[in-house]
Amino acid sequence: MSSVLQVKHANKSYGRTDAVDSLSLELEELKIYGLLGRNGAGKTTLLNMVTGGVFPDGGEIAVHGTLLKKGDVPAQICYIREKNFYPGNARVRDVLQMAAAFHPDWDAKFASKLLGTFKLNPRKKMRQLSRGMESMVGNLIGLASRSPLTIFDEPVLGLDVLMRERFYRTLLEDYAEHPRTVLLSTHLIDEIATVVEKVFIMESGSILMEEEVEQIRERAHLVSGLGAALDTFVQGKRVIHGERYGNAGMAIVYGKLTKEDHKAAESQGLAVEGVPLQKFFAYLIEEGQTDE
Ligand SMILES: Nc1ncnc2c1ncn2[C@@H]1O[C@H](COP(=O)(O)OP(=O)(O)OP(=O)(O)O)[C@@H](O)[C@H]1O
Repeated sequence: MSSVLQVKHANKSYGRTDAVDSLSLELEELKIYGLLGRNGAGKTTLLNMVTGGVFPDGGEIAVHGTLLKKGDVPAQICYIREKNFYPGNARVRDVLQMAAAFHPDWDAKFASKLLGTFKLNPRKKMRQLSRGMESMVGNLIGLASRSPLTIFDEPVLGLDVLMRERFYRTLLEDYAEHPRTVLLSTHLIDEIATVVEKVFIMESGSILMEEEVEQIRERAHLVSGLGAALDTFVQGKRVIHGERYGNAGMAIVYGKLTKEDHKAAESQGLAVEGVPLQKFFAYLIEEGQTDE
């Protein structure tokens, strides 16, 4: 698989804040990725760097193998920002026309179809739109651009559940027919868990974990029972988080559990369950912070 985007030890500081701190990541062709992190983790700074809006203080960024130089705006990327800067007086159809001019693979027929799917009135002015409708205009542009790399920053902001589902479903349907690389940046892992293959979890400017969603599901366990039995069980295992209540407790353990592990847990009266992804994500970030 060839690489669409390669970031090597990129840095960006604002005063004393290291917004992005020696961060490396690679996106391959034809995959859907998630970029997860809490507010202030550095996601937007990273996305601004890879799309040419902010130049890194150090490190390298390559798009389709070509190193980004200062001032370069890679044409093969469609970046849908969390806050867009469309002129308020422009109508939806004008904004789509502008987007068509920017994106060489723009599909006008598909864009027209999506106006209906996303219930957008092309004659409406941008400033007359609700926050959710504004997000949908951005999402429509991201999809119709058919860009080799499409980046959505918080694409479902302000959308109701139905519209969120409609966006993700449309994305998956279109991806099946026109595979390309997509990066979804959000702080809600559950929302994208069924859509993305792999996630990058970001905290304090760095990548805390890079993992296939399926692997996380298989490897994240919540083990609970008596404290003494728990202590023995977790020895030599990666414990993401632990809590004690009297002589009982729980631990979030990350890693493959063998048949023997399961037998040992059962014999000690320990319960082993899966962990909801959003919870795992929160625990992992907490651990990342205490490690600093
Ligand atoms: N232009 C700037 N000037 C000063 N500090 C900045 C600037 N841009 C970002 N920062 C700081 O860098 C850090 C990372 O911010 P960034 O916006 O990249 O995070 P984020 O993960 O996108 O957060 P959110 O989810 O809230 O958008 C924060 O501490 C932020 O305050």
